[in-house]
Amino acid sequence: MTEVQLLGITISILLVSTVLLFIRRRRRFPVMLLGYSCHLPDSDRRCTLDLCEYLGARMNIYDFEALEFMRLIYRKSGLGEETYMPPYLMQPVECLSIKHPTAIQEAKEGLFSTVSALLCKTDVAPQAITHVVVACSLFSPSPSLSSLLINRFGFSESVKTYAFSGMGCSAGTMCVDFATRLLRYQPGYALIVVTESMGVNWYFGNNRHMLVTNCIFRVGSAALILTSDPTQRPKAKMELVLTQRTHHGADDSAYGAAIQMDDEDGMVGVALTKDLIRVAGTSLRRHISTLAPHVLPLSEMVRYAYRVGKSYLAGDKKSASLQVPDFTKAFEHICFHAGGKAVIDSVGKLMKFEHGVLEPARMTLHRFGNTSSSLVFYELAYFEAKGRIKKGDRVWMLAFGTGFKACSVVWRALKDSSMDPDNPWINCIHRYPVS
Ligand SMILES: CC(C)(COP(=O)(O)OP(=O)(O)OC[C@H]1O[C@@H](n2cnc3c(N)ncnc32)[C@H](O)[C@@H]1OP(=O)(O)O)[C@@H](O)C(=O)NCCC(=O)NCCSC(=O)CC(=O)O
Repeated sequence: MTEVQLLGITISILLVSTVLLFIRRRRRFPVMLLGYSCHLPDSDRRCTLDLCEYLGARMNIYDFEALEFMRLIYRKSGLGEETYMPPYLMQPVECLSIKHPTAIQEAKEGLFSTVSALLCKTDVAPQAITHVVVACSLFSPSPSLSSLLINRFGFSESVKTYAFSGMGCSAGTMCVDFATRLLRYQPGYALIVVTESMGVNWYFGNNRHMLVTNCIFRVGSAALILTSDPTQRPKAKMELVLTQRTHHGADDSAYGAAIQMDDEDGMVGVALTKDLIRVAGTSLRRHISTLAPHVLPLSEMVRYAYRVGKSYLAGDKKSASLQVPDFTKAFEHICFHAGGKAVIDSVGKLMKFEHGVLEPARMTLHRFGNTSSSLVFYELAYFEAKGRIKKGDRVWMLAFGTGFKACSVVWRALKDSSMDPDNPWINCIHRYPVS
């Protein structure tokens, strides 16, 4: 063989392997939801509204107006009699200065119970997990919550971990978007765990915006495993269709709509402004305008364009701007972030949804309160507990988060849903929906 021939063969081999490597790198693997688990705290953490009120009153730190205000909000909140309070608040009042250990305890309870149940029911060995993604907005200890999981479950040394904080209630859907980017080009298993730390962030002042937070947020966590391993397809519940994120924080009012800050007396809390409802509406309009072309059938796009055009031609610009496409034409089921009764009401109105569309959001708020980033998974569990999801159905998860952000995740069911043994609604679904 001549030198020229040898060089030719070498170059050809190099070229072919580069092309193969490129194809392999660019190959997009479908990402699937193998399973998920939502935390159901022990029954001794369950709180009636009266008990919630009492836990605040016994601290002897709130003035009369603040206590009356909290009573009013509890009654109007849409929360029921069975939400869960954090261990910090359930301990004797003289122990309230002990914060960090109870925050760790709260985190461990949510994280360990959901991850144990999930690994067990999906039959995934801890060693198979390639990525661990944890999000908790208001508690970011060191070592991180993802390290806490590694330490407890012994994932492999090559596992890549990520711990997010400050991402607000959209962190659950955001983590799905993030993990999908990790899994798309390389088969793997991402464990996502989302939680919130209620106890250590309890607000002890009299500022109404911060008291609203105390009244509506409750304990909850969710863990899920996403995989891009094609062999897992027969076991997977749903396939991810798309994710879509929008950030509206360039606008000052959107940035400050829900924000952690000091009150006038230096007490730290998360203030929920009354403007949040308007901000959520504006952000939602922008968000769905980016989502619509990817999900709506052409017929609905045409119908929408026709309605807008008709209003313009009639000289009614306001009516034109209030038109929204019918998203129920794109999705059979909607898990909308149940951030508060007023948020659900205003979204329902803006999207022109019939009452039943947001039933899972209202019922989840009633049963579990605002559990922050895990809420949409409790809603998914509601659909499953009711056996409503059928193979081929499309599910839309939409969550808002501080910042102000909106994040959508769209799934397609790979099988009919059924109630898992650890479904958090298992003991109460027969009582829902409540009016
Ligand atoms: C707080 C509510 C349950 C109150 O119910 P209603 O609206 O039916 O009651 P209402 O209008 O009569 O209000 C009762 C009293 O509360 C006051 N009030 C209402 N909202 C307030 C707020 N944000 N700050 C301070 N005060 C508030 C009203 O002025 C009124 O006081 P007065 O009687 O003196 O006039 C509701 O407004 C609600 O769900 N709000 C949305 C909560 C929210 O922001 N959720 C998003 C969380 S953030 C999130 O989920 C994302 C994230 O964290 O990342």
